[in-house]
Amino acid sequence: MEKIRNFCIIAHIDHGKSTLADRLLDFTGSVTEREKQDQLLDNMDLERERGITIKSHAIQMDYMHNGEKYVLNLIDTPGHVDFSYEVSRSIAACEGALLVVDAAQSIQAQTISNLYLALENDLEIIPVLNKVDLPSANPEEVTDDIVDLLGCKPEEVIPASAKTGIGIQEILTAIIDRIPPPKGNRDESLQALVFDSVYNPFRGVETYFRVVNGEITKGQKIKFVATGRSYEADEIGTLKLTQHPKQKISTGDVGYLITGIKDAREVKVGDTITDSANPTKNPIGGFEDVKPMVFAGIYPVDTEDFEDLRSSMEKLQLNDASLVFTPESSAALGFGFRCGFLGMLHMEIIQERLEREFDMTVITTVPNVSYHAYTTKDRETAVIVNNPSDLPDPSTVDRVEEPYIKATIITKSDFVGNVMSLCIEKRGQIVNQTYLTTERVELIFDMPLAEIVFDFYDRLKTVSKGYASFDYSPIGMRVSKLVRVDILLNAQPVDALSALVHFDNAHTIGKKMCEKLKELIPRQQFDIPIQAAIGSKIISRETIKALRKDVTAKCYGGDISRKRKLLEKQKKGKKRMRQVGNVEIPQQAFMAVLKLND
Ligand SMILES: Nc1nc2c(ncn2[C@@H]2O[C@H](COP(=O)(O)OP(=O)(O)OP(=O)(O)O)[C@@H](O)[C@H]2O)c(=O)[nH]1
Repeated sequence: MEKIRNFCIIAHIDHGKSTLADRLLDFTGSVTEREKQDQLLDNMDLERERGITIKSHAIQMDYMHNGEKYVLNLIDTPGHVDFSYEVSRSIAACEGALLVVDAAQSIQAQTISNLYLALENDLEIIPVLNKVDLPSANPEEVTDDIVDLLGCKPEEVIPASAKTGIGIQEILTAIIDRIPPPKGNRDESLQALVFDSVYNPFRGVETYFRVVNGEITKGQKIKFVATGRSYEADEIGTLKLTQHPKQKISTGDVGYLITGIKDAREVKVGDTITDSANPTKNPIGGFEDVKPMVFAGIYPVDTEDFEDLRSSMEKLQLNDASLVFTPESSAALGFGFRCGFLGMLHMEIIQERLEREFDMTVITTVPNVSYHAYTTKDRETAVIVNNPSDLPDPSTVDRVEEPYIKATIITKSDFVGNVMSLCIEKRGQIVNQTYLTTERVELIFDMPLAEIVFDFYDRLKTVSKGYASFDYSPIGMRVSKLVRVDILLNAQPVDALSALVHFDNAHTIGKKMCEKLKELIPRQQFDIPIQAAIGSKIISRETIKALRKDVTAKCYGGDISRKRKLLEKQKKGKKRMRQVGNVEIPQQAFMAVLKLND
């Protein structure tokens, strides 16, 4: 145990976490030339394409230091707020963290929020000043920023370049010297923390764990505390670039477990694994059931594909337990599913996976958060509203509550005014404003989560010219004045276009929705009135004028192949359209609310 070090790398997006991980693997000889691939740890296609780490993984390195062999377990953490619970569990499995800060960008919102998570778990922090090779690097200034933030000595900050290899040796030495070895008692009953799980279509769910006390042995009867289920440990082992099966994994070490579980939902991140016959009395703290934060309807473009969509979603759920869905039906779109996601990125990922892995073309409706409505009949029991159409009749509603978050934004002092106006427009209330340095300011707001789901990231980027970073954590439900804005096309309400919005913004949003839909819905052979309404009151109206010309008209009836091409093109354009009543609505229109300010 004295020779084990468990650590993670925490950083703001793009500060070089994955590159540093690769460099450490290289330096410790944990990868052969052949296995070398850029960003080794990101092994999902989608991850590599997007250049972000979505799921956390773990990898073990052997390293000789002063003539002794050390085992270094690097536990990777996801880099996006949607997955912050997974980050917190990965951090809980470590004794130390490399805090990577880009020498040109300095400290950003995620640097701080991840640092707080690490400090809550009493991790030893090793500050790493990365990208010192960049001409735009500002090593002295950024070192000062780090010293201010951590209260450490300037010489404790390690200058490094994950790209060129500067500082890698120093980082490895610091991991061994500064991070304490794991504590724990080998003789106690097994207690292991699940910090991740991965679905493997051939072997079932692979569970990644860190043994806190006791030992896990191959063949042992084990039990997951939160789910209460017992299994046999068919295979256990350590994770190098590939899996290395072992007979036993002891206190302090990290490994994987295969039990033949076929459904990702049976393994919950944060759960405790213990011995089935002699269970521990103290499950590891901090376990939570992850709750979806954002809901949207997913419908097949072709109504006949509903059953295919169901089976695709079920398969997706086997390997992504955080996806939840229930069947729903919409007057406009027919049968589909109301799906819950961890956040907007998660939603995009699911939509993309449905298309790539299952060849499904789907229509996604406006995402919304989960509201709690209380009726005058029962002021105590919340009606959970995951879909605008679930909102009870306004005349019976006592109050509606919506989820709030604490938003942390770090920006340059020049942009404080802009960022403040944006947050206030988004119904934020300022809680705190701190100057980290003369140039850089941290702003803290309480804000409705719903406002983040709508175009917030993009707007923030624009108003700050890219010099703002943002992070958030949920702080509970608060009463709010919400109404449902319905959209009528050709005097017919289209339920899939309804949105829940704050009363004060309802008129503006209704008006903008009508304008946006006018842009997005193609002209057809007849006039299409678009109306926004609250209850029976129309608050805005636009008209899409009838189309006068036929697309093929300009072909002079002559060139048949050109005509066919045009028709083909038109057909393709139709792919993601949905016929509602007699109006064809393209996919973008269903997401129009998200793009009102474009
Ligand atoms: N010049 C220079 N570039 C670097 C260095 N380290 C990383 N980069 C580059 O910075 C970019 C981001 O690096 P990543 O390692 O993907 O960053 P990350 O923090 O893992 O990003 P996420 O996975 O999205 O959180 C890449 O283009 C790297 O090539 C460095 O030391 N010097």
